[in-house]
Amino acid sequence: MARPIVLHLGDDIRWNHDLYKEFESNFEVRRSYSMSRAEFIQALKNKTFGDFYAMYRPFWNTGGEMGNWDNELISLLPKSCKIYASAGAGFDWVDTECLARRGIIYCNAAAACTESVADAAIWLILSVFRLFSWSAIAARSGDPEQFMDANRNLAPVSRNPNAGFSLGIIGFGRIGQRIAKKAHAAFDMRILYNDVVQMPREVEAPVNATFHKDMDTLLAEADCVLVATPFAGGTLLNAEKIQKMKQGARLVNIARGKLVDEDALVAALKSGQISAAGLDVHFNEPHVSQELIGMKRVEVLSHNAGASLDSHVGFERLGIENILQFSQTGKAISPVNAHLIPGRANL
Ligand SMILES: O=C(O)C(=O)CO
Repeated sequence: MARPIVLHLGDDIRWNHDLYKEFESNFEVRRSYSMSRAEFIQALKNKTFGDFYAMYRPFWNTGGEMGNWDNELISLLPKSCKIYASAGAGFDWVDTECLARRGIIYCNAAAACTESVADAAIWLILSVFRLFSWSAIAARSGDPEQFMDANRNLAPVSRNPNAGFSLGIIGFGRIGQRIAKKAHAAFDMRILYNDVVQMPREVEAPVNATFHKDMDTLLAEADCVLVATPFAGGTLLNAEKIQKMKQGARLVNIARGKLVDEDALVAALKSGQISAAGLDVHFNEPHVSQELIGMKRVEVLSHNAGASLDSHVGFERLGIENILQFSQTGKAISPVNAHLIPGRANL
């Protein structure tokens, strides 16, 4: 009997070779490698890959050259396509509702990069409290004046993150919870969180987390606000919301740059409303705001929070496992839109 076809987008896998062999024995794997949008659209129109059952994208740096997965692309997918399993936690580049309308489950791979992202968040939390980027920039400048400036002036504005400070996490999913656990264990910080629903006691209790149904009350109380929520198409922290933050609070963003209005952030840093910011992600990547780069109290990374070998090995694995399990049981491991597909919601 013919095996169902899987379209593998992007580069060859690099680590999970035995699992990939099992994958190939279950499916006929066809490859698109790294096609431009125009090439990919043409290939879909020509049915170059046949009537594929699944799409597998093991890396976030390749296989996404066709750009955003919007209705233009999704409407060209064959009716046989039932699941798309991709690397990465964020899925702002794919219209998962549109996929759901076509009966296609989208699976992300947040579980594979949770640890890396949470570790990066700890780096950024430490950074906004202790202002190490000021120190690092001064030391790297090789300029004795800058060195002495940091050496003399940083201490009075640098604080130990500890039980006297609260960390307000917006978005208490897998990654937000892991950050809470690490920050609570490492620094004993008080954990506040905001999400659409309150978490069960067994999630809250180990980190002594306090639920804020209203984001504004969290903003008013948190000494450090940390954004860990998916991008849903709109700005989460605009000028009005930033004004609601506690005077001198810190801001960390490990989610998506477009969740924070960067002009408003710059203004708040200038006025002292926000005392420091730690940003893995940026509004207009790969461009980083020149104003933010120039601020000593701002730590910036190149969207590397989830970037580790561990995450990448996990991305490869989880994508394959999602497709294998879904084909065998009808239940994927990490679907994000199953609740929107009739008949799949409670599987
Ligand atoms: O996986 C993602 O989408 C990330 O941005 C991790 O940093």
